[in-house]
Amino acid sequence: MSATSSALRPPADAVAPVRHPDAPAPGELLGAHYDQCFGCGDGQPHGLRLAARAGDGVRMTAEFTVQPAHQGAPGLAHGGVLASALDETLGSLNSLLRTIAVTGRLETDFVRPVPVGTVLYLEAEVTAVAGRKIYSSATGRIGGPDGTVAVRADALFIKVGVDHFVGNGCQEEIRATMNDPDQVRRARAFEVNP
Ligand SMILES: CCCCCCCCCCCCCC(=O)SCCNC(=O)CCNC(=O)[C@H](O)C(C)(C)COP(=O)(O)OP(=O)(O)OC[C@H]1O[C@@H](n2cnc3c(N)ncnc32)[C@H](O)[C@@H]1OP(=O)(O)O
Repeated sequence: MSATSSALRPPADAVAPVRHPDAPAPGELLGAHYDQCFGCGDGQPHGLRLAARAGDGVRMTAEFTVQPAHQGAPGLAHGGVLASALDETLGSLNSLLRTIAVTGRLETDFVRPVPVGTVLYLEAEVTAVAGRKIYSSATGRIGGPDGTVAVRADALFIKVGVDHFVGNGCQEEIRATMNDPDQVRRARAFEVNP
């Protein structure tokens, strides 16, 4: 059962999302936006290492394999880890809009338990945009696109500027990311839709 709260229902003046012309092509793997990101970075030994791939429209798919380090109950994924996977996948959608945004609200339904060793297959899409507010939804299935739905989420992301990270995060790391010679990763972390 799911009942999305009113905060996640787009207002009457919301518009359909528009894929940016320079968004990664459908089928393209995104790669990590930051090596130390718990969701997608390779530098986190117990991270999700979630691999997101651009879909068509303003959609994304992603996969991650549940590891022993992700357990809550013996042999089963921790709910917070599953919420992180949904959050990361939903966050990756913003690169299709070429916008930087952070999660303001995330509502999650845990529908089925997810055993260690499962490949969780996630699909996410932006459903509406209203000013700085980006509305999106995601589903996680066990094993693949036709698998049983295990988790789903609705979210509200809020567009922010680079100053959000410079003012609140680790300045040295942010400077290093901005100077990253890997242009694709640099763009993913900091590209802002003018
Ligand atoms: C170095 C590498 C960098 C990497 C960069 C890529 C990062 C990717 C990371 C990916 C990792 C994965 C992703 C992650 O994990 S992102 C990490 C988790 N999220 C955060 O840390 C965000 C923390 N929150 C904030 O910083 C502020 O609260 C934000 C910026 C979100 C808003 O504060 P701000 O002062 O700017 O704006 P505002 O308060 O005027 O609100 C504006 C509008 O929004 C509405 N609203 C706000 N909140 C909520 C809510 N909870 N429910 C419903 N509505 C809400 C609000 O009513 C208003 O509406 P309206 O009055 O206009 O109608």
